[in-house]
Amino acid sequence: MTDPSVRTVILDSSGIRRALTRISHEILEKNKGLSDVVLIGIQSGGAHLAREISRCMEIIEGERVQTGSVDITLYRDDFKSQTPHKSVGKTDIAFSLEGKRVVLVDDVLYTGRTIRAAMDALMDYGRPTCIQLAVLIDRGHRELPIRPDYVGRNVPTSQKENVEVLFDDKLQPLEVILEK
Ligand SMILES: O=P(O)(O)OC[C@H]1O[C@H](OP(=O)(O)OP(=O)(O)O)[C@H](O)[C@@H]1O
Ligand SMILES: O=c1cc[nH]c(=O)[nH]1
Repeated sequence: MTDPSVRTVILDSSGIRRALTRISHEILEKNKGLSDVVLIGIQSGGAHLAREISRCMEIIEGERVQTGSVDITLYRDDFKSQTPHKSVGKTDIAFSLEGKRVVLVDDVLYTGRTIRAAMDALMDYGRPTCIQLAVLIDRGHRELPIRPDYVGRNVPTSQKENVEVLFDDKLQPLEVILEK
């Protein structure tokens, strides 16, 4: 008989909220405020987290930060080999990225391939001044030279494990789980 998989909660909703609040402060500190800063969340978990960070930054600064989302399906390096194709989701960036300080947001950073694809997708929207990366969880095992600027929690994992960020029906972050 195989072992039943073990599911551990690494962060609960309060822990996630605290991490996102800290990341919001760090983004504001590094960029000396929110002038020219825009947030782009990767569909789907990263997009929900980008909206949370945006709310947090508005509470801190009293101003709104422009926020959008990107779907990376068409930019995946394995897109042609995927059968059947994952359905293409929505990219929603209603402003130019020319001259902007873009903060890409994702829920989990693993090989780095999603971030490479997202950066490729963003290039259609103008030439940003810089792109920074915020992730809730960095689980290691990078296959590309990509490192995050803002991290909620570093979680050492084995490649057999799985880390997932769960959201409730209002798309509020609920918990982060590690499955062995
Ligand atoms: O660094 P990487 O190896 O690219 O992995 C990280 C990505 O993997 C997960 O997404 P997944 O592809 O499972 O799609 P999902 O967001 O629809 O769950 C996660 O949400 C990240 O976006
Ligand atoms: O481009 C990508 C993105 C995520 N995962 C991959 O294997 N390739």
